Amino acid sequence: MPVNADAAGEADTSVPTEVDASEALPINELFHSLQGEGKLAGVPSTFVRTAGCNLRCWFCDSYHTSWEPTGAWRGVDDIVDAVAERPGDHVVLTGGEPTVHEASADLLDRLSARGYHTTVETNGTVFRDAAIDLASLSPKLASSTPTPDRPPVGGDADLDGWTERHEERRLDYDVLARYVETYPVQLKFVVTGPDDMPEIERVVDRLRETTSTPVRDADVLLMPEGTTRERLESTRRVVADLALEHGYRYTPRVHVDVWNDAPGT
Ligand SMILES: C[S@@+](CC[C@H](N)C(=O)[O-])C[C@H]1O[C@@H](n2cnc3c(N)ncnc32)[C@H](O)[C@@H]1O
Ligand SMILES: Nc1nc2[nH]cc(C(=O)O)c2c(=O)[nH]1
Ligand code: SF4
Ligand SMILES: [Mg+2]
Repeated sequence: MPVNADAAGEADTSVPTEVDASEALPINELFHSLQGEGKLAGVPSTFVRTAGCNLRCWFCDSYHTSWEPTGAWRGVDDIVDAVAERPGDHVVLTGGEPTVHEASADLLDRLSARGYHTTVETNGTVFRDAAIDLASLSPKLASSTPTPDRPPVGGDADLDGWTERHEERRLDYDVLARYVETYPVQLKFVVTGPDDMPEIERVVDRLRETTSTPVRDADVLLMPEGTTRERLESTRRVVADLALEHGYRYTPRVHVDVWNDAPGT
């Protein structure tokens, strides 16, 4: 079922009349894999991927949750049951942008009550109060903004005003600060090359000025841009060297290294 996220990316214009959006989520896919990114890379985890996003990165590796959102509405109970059918005790709620959906908070609370460790993968532009064990913030840099020269990979969607909308929305320091103050966090920047570093330093500095809660260099992770092994082949060495030079962490994309761009990994 297509999920026609509206301009706010809240995916509410297409909520079918029989669906209560406070108790259901549009699910693009649900699968078990190894966490591929960040501080918990390598941990077996069940991924719940919602459809709909309030941003449009040109490089989005989940095109069918952002540029052309597609998913089936499932009740929170049903999603919890589906997670329980998979092994392990770690759950990753991702998207799309899971925080645009009100019911994401309920899902996280229910999973946590069942003893799961919860990670939320978020662009950090919408705050949610929920049982989150790791807020995996991925603030979006200028190099993520789609333009006529940088159209979306993975499909032929029109820019349709998203250059401006993405640019306006991509950084909200008050929201980022609230996440830092409320949950254990990691800041996971997608790095396309050395030109991204000045902006990363500015974002980290300004976040540190916005909150008195420490943001340690060890909480800042540089992740190479790339949805295929071939692309990572050319980005990972550059990004690893940048992490060493700046004293930040490097995170691989384990799932891409292992399974390339196979679906459900
Ligand atoms: C698809 S996003 C969904 C969560 C949320 N919307 C966000 O952007 O953080 C999941 C993760 O993949 C990262 N990502 C998306 N496309 C990527 C690419 N081409 N290369 C590297 N990382 C990418 C995002 O930055 C984010 O950390
Ligand atoms: N294996 C694996 N690890 C991931 N970590 C974050 C992911 C995401 O898409 O949010 C992701 C993903 O799509 N696959
Ligand atoms: S914010 Fe996340 S889901 Fe949205 S377009 Fe960017 S990478 Fe894709
Ligand atoms: Mg992914």
